[in-house]
Order: sequence, then structure tokens, then C-alpha cells
Amino acid sequence: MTMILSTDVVTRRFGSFTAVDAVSVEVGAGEVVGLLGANGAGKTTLIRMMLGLLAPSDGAVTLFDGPPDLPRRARLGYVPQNLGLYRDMTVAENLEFSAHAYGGSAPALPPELADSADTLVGDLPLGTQRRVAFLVALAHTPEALVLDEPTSGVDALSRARLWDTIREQADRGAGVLVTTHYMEEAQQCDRLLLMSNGRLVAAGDEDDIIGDTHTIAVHCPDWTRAFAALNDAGVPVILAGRAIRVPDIDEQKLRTVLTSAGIEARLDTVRATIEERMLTLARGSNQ
Ligand SMILES: Nc1ncnc2c1ncn2[C@@H]1O[C@H](COP(=O)(O)OP(=O)(O)OP(=O)(O)O)[C@@H](O)[C@H]1O
Repeated sequence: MTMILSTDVVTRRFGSFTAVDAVSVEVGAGEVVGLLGANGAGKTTLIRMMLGLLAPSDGAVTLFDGPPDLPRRARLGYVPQNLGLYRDMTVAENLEFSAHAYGGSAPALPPELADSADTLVGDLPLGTQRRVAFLVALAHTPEALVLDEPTSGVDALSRARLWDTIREQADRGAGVLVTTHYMEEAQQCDRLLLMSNGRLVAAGDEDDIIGDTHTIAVHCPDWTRAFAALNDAGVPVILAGRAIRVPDIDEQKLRTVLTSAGIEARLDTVRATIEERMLTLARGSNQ
């Protein structure tokens, strides 16, 4: 696989704070790589270094075959978290402006955006703005695509459409790096990278990342009392609907906490979800 984007032990400090700590990652042609992590984990800082928008404090970044300079950056499409559109220009003007910057011609608007050509971007709903940002990023048929939370705040249908577009881009050979907070989107990636507190704490597909991490599902009629008892005892308990789940814990320890609170419960050991594995990894990286 041709490497498109990579970092080699890259670190970024802001004063005495280390936002990205010795991270090495790679994105190859034709793959969709998901970058996951809680707010503040360092995802955007890593992306900005990969794109040459922020200088690393240490380590190196390679885009295509060299440093992420302007000519190499022109071969890439980027949708930042804030979309990077001119809100006080119309959709058509935004497309023309960016086509001009890349030396091409503006793409035709797809039917669902045709009516919005003369609307100011700032007046459009967020989902439509995101489609425009995608169009701008894809207009020059980039060899790599970097998307920072491309679907946040859009409805499920628009999200599915944007994911179709992401997959089409990878299928035609682009390397895609995408950050997301949605686990169902993480499952659509070919590979995942997990960051916590600036560090890369896991990489691989969902199975690699979950490994043999288990969760205990706690079943009892009075789930509110069980939840409160576990929470009060400092057990890292998760409430999924009304289901109580405790990832990565010794069953005996859990049983003891419940029994001493006078709660009878059935405990089932099940495989952890990716979200639960992320929580346990984040706990580990805090220690
Ligand atoms: N220019 C800056 N100066 C100081 N601190 C910064 C700067 N940019 C980012 N940080 C800090 O670095 C940490 C990582 O931020 P970053 O935006 O990379 O996280 P993130 O994983 O992208 O989070 P989110 O999911 O909220 O976008 C945060 O604690 C943030 O406050």
C-alpha cells in the first residue's frame, strides 16, 4: 500500500502542556482510518501538524513523499471542524473561490444543492453546509482526504450520505483520515487509531482494539439503586439506557460492592464495546 500521510514520533507542546506526545501513525492509499479520542485528546492538533498548518515541537511529518508544504497540501482535501467556508459568500461563490485557489474550475452542484447555489453559506442548515464543504474539498480530486468530525451535528440520513461519499473516495484510491465521536462511524473505518491525553493508546481494527477486554452487565430490578451504589463506591459504571455495565473489572470486587449495599444482582460477563475499551484505555493513560 502506498503511504500517503505519516507521522514519526511527532510531539507538540503548548508551553509546558503536551497536546500530542510522540505519536507515529500512517494512512495508506485507499483506506479509511478513523482517529478516535475524547475531547482534548489531541486529534485536531495531530491533524494540523500532518497538514503542515502547525509545526511539530519534535518528530517529523510526511505527506506523500516529503514535508507537508504548500504544493503537497494542494493534492489533499481537508474539511476542518469549522468547515472552512466563507459564510458571507454564496455556495456558488465558495466553490468558484476554492476552484480558483486550486487552479481548476468549480464543480457542478449536485441536484440536492442546486437550489442553494445563490444562498449565503451562513444561512444554510449545518447538514447542507457540510455537503458544500465536502464538495469544496473534493473538487480537485484529492489523493488524500482529512476530515475533522465531518458529520457532527447532522441528521442520520445526511450522515449516511456523507459516509457513502467517504467510502467512494477511498474506493477510487484516496487515503482518508477521519475523526469522529460516533461509534457506529468508527465501525465503518478500515482501521482505527485511538488517542488519549495526547498519546496513541491503541491501533488496529475493532477486534484488535477490544482484544479480550470484558464488561460485566449488572441485572437487577432496582437499577437506579445499583447504579448509585456502584457510583458512590467509585466503580467506573456506565449506564446504557437502563442497562448497567462495568468494563474491565474483577467480578468478585463488583459483587462485594453490591452485596455490602444490600443489592442482589445477576452478573453477566460480556465482551466490551469499543466505547468501553476507549474508556478503560483513557483511564490507563491518566495514571
Ligand atoms: N493553540 C493552543 N494553545 C494551547 N493549548 C492548545 C492549543 N491548541 C490545542 N490546545 C490544547 O491541546 C489539547 C488537545 O486539543 P485538540 O483540539 O487537539 O483535541 P481534540 O482531540 O481535537 O479535541 P476535540 O474532539 O474537542 O476537537 C487540548 O487540551 C487543547 O486545549
